[in-house]
Amino acid sequence: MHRQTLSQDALPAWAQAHHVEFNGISVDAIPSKGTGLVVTASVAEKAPLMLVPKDLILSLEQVWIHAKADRHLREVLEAMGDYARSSRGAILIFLILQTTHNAVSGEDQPGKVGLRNAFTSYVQLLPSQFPIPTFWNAYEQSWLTGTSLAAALDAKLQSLDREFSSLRAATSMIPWCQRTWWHPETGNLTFDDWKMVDAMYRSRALDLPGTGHSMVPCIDFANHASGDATIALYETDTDGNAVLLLRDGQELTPGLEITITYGDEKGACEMLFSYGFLEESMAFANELYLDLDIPHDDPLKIAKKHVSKAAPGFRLFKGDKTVGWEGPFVWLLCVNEEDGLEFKITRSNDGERELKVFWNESELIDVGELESLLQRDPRSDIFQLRAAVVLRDRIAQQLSALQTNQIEETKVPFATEESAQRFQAATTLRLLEETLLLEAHEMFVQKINSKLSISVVQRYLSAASQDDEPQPIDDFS
Ligand SMILES: C[S@@+](CC[C@H](N)C(=O)[O-])C[C@H]1O[C@@H](n2cnc3c(N)ncnc32)[C@H](O)[C@@H]1O
Repeated sequence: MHRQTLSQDALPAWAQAHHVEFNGISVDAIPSKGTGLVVTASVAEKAPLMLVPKDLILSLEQVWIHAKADRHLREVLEAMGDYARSSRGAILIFLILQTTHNAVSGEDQPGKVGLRNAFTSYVQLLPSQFPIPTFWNAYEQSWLTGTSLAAALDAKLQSLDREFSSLRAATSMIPWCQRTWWHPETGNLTFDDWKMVDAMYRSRALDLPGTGHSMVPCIDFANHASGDATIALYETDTDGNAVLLLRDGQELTPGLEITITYGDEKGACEMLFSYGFLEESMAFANELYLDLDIPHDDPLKIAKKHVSKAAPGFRLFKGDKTVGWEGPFVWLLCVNEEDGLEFKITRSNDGERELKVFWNESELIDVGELESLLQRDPRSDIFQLRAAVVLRDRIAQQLSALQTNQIEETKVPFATEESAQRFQAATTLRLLEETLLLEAHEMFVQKINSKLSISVVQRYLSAASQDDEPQPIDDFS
């Protein structure tokens, strides 16, 4: 679908027409960041730098309000069921309707889709390109091999594909959707259009206090800066409008860029994934998620997978001084039948078969409780040793993937300036993740050594070594 864009020079007129108040700031081009907000004049103390009327805040609720009057929007929302009851789902559908309205408004088109509203032209004012990795070409995506972003990107592309297929399946019986989106001759909605609305949402949505995940026009032109460099914050005023406020301790000087934070705690992977850039000042990866699988020789593999509600993996993060980790799934990998883990199939009152989990013969209603039960168990050191071995091995595997897939700048110039920036971002991500992984690896090696010196662990190991089939020290899992 041809996405019609407008020059961002038209943004001030759009803002004025929709009663967005700019107070001493305006939009301007910012080198290597696209457009941003810049101080142009002095501002009365404590006055908001920007005020966006509440009916311009695009939230789940606002989408459904639009749907009351807009039949086309309503039909798609209803066809998509629960998906359209989440902020992201409803907003993506709303954005694709705006894009469709713009694309089929030409004279040769058979009929308009949706009702025009403030957002119909707003989406045309958004950038024509998004730097996030779902839009990188295959060569650029290969620079991420070995980073945690490679798996995240793969999973994202697959889930976008599934969403696009369910949009097709749910709406192909709606006559205008069939004609405008799906028909081999007259329809022209593509997977790229779906990626585009996902990119608009992901790189521009805010978690607005009191409203939740939403898109706030004009405030979404604020670029990111973390820590003390953050100049402003967004809030909801007592009337429900979104406001941009100067942070305490910051001063306004003409030419200063007004930045907000997209989340100082976000890891390098998430920043590049959601926003397509890494701040130059980023010295740590902050956090990193690695997936885990239950080994094939685990006799309880299928049952464990079935009952686990936790994501199959773990998160490493940089604490104050050391590296921390969390991941309830890891504990399921560390115990088996001989430790006291048991699965039983029972029948509920309505005759349904249910798989139940037991630890030391007591039912575990929530498998997430396993972690605290293992901490309190007299064999806690053994379980912690097993967890440390699992984590150390997975980290070693990731480090090896990162180090054996080094990327090198070629002599051939980059095809575009954007591609050169992507290479730089991928290189920085690799370095930051390698540093965190090396530190985490060292930490788990030390933890394993310290657990091996504990008497209960030594007794366990010597008992294990007297078994018919002794286990190698590291192979507890
Ligand atoms: C919410 S939008 C901000 C407005 C955006 N610059 C524009 O032109 O529309 C987020 C996008 O701005 C860019 N951006 C924000 N902060 C940045 C920064 N510190 N460095 C580089 N790019 C940044 C990234 O492309 C990001 O995906």
